Amino acid sequence: MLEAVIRQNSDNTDIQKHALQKIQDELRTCNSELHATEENKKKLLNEKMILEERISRLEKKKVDEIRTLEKDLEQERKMTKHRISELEKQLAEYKVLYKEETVLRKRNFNTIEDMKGKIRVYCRLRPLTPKERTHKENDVVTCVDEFTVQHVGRDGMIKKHFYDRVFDGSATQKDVFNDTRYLVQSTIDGYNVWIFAYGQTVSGKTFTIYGSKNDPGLTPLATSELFQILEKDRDKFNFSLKLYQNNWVDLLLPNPKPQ
Ligand SMILES: Nc1ncnc2c1ncn2[C@@H]1O[C@H](COP(=O)(O)OP(=O)(O)OP(=O)(O)O)[C@@H](O)[C@H]1O
Repeated sequence: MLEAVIRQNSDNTDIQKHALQKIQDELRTCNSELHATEENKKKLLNEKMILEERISRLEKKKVDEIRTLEKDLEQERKMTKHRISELEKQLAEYKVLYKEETVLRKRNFNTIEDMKGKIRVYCRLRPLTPKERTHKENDVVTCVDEFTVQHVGRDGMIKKHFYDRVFDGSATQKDVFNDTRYLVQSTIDGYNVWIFAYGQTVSGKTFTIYGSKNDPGLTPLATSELFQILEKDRDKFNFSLKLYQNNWVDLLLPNPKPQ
């Protein structure tokens, strides 16, 4: 009986020894895992420190770069401001010079116009109309040069006529207008200018003075020039017009009436 108890105790001790061995093994494994984890943690902490240092270095660099950029921009802004004020000064000087030059140009132009004479006679030869060409008609008046036309008289002799300017059949509406366009400026400067066309029927008076929608003549071209000049000098001029039943009404007059 005692022997059995002793055997039994010895068996239990073996089992406990075995269990203890197992627990010790597990503890060793846990210890080595803990060690590895701690090593890893140290490594990660080290990396974190390196990254934080890098971030702080980059942030410092960024702040330095922003400061440099701000400095450069401020300098640039100062330089641009200085340049603008210089250019504004220059512009003001040019404006004064331009004004003086414009007055001089106008005065010279009006003097030249006066020298040319108060009355100027231009001659415009129109080309044959399609109907005249169909009837095989001929030009009886020919253009000799910019100032002369000629035709054969009843006595068979060539007769020449002289003008301030002659436009032949190839002259466009713009060519004719270009020679008179500066008179528009004269009207604005206070000179009275009157242009009229004289000639036999179907000689081209209406064509020259009014023209057509696609080929405007002196009146529409001069009107457009007039408004362009007024627009250019709009700080000097003010007008308000209305067209009432084919008559202009100057709305700036005290009692506006159709004219
Ligand atoms: N320089 C030109 N180039 C081309 N065609 C022209 C020119 N001048 C006039 N004509 C044409 O000749 C024709 C007669 O012109 P317009 O009607 O202007 O003559 P007019 O002198 O006004 O005549 P009327 O005195 O009978 O009114 C029109 O068909 C017009 O288009």
